[in-house]
Amino acid sequence: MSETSLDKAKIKFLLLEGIHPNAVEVLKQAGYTNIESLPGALEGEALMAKLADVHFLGIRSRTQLTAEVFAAAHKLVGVGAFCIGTNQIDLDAARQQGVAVFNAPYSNTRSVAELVLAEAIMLLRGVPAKSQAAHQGGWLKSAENSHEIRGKTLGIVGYGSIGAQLSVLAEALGMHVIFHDVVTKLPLGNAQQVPNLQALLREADVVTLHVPELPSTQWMIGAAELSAMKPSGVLINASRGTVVEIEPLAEALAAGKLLGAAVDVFPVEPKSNKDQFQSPLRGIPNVILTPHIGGSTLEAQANIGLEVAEKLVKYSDNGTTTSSVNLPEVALPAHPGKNRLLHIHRNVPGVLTEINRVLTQTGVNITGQFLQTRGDVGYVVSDIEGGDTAELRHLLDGVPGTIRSRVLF
Ligand SMILES: NC(=O)c1ccc[n+]([C@@H]2O[C@H](COP(=O)([O-])OP(=O)(O)OC[C@H]3O[C@@H](n4cnc5c(N)ncnc54)[C@H](O)[C@@H]3O)[C@@H](O)[C@H]2O)c1
Ligand SMILES: O=C(O)CC[C@@H](O)C(=O)O
Repeated sequence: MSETSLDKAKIKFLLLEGIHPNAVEVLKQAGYTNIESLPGALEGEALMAKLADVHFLGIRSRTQLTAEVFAAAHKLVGVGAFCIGTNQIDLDAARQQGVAVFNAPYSNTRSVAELVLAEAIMLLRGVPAKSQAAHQGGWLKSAENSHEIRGKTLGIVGYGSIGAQLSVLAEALGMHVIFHDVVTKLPLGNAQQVPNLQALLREADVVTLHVPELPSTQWMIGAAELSAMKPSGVLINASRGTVVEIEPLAEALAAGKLLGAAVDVFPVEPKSNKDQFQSPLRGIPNVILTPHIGGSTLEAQANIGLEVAEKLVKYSDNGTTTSSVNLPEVALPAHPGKNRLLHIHRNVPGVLTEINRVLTQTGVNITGQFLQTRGDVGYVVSDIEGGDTAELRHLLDGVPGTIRSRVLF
């Protein structure tokens, strides 16, 4: 698939799931005007039909971008996940089709960490049940099962961006922090890495999960793990809904084997705010249920809108893939007055030689070139002068292993 950079007015951006207006501002300031922004997610046939003329797509966590969706999206060049998680995207299928995917790996970490800390305090004070009773005219004034978080042990599972930031905030409130991670991590402050999940579950008063959705994290908290926790302990999950088995959690809470839980993410989440939320956790006292809003603060969404839109603009304008989550990372300084050739191909021997043979054959002078590979895909950016662009495009289509190429400027 080969194409020359289009007039910016013809490059179509589709933003789904209520992405912050900052994104539209960034795109407009960069000269893009063909932008459609929708409040909800799309799925199945509706999504594929809508993508027919879309070059850049923005989504959050609801829109499922499967291999089938990518196969149908012939014009798609780039995807922006306006969030941290990219588990809703088949990254491999995107790479095989030469579609670059970007996300915002840090912009909402603080929002999640703040919510988790607030929930830990609320749960250890039994606030959800007391508040609910007061709303119904009750008055549960009691210190029973109510504790300060000062001096308590916070067990963080997954000591990445969110886990590490939470660790610092929790210590400032006087908590003792332990964590479990599959990677050996430099502990911040006085936090301590424990040898395994079981040790963390045994010791922690508050267990909070901050792992990505992976085959290895699927259902990592089930009946056995819950029974390893202290009966006075609480569980918080603001990571992904596939990390905790909900039925055993509901049973443990209902049977008083755990003091409480806060859950922000669920194995099945409503597709929109109009859909009904179903969960066995509904109605259980001392359980905080939130609609996947860990990262949903105006501050975080505003920052994410800027960050991801800027990444899409850089990729569209000059082919920069810095911090892409699925393509080789390439950033070549702008070469004013030159054409730029972007070539994504199978990572097999001889492709670069063949591209350069084509360039030489068309009388092109290469003024800058950078190749990077990632797994089975390679990406080379070449700044060129001279030659006929239309002929070049035609010849590049014939280079064995070509996935997609574009000529910019
Ligand atoms: N609720 C929300 O709105 C919300 C907002 C932001 C992020 N998230 C979720 O939180 C997750 C964590 O975000 P992050 O930015 O801290 O991610 P991150 O990639 O920075 O950190 C994840 C950590 O988990 C560790 N890990 C991976 N597998 C593990 C395992 N089996 N056991 C223990 N540790 C393991 C990794 O080594 C890493 O240190 C995201 O992937 C996303 O799914 C949710
Ligand atoms: O905004 C969203 O839909 C997802 C938020 C969060 O889960 C993330 O991955 O950043």
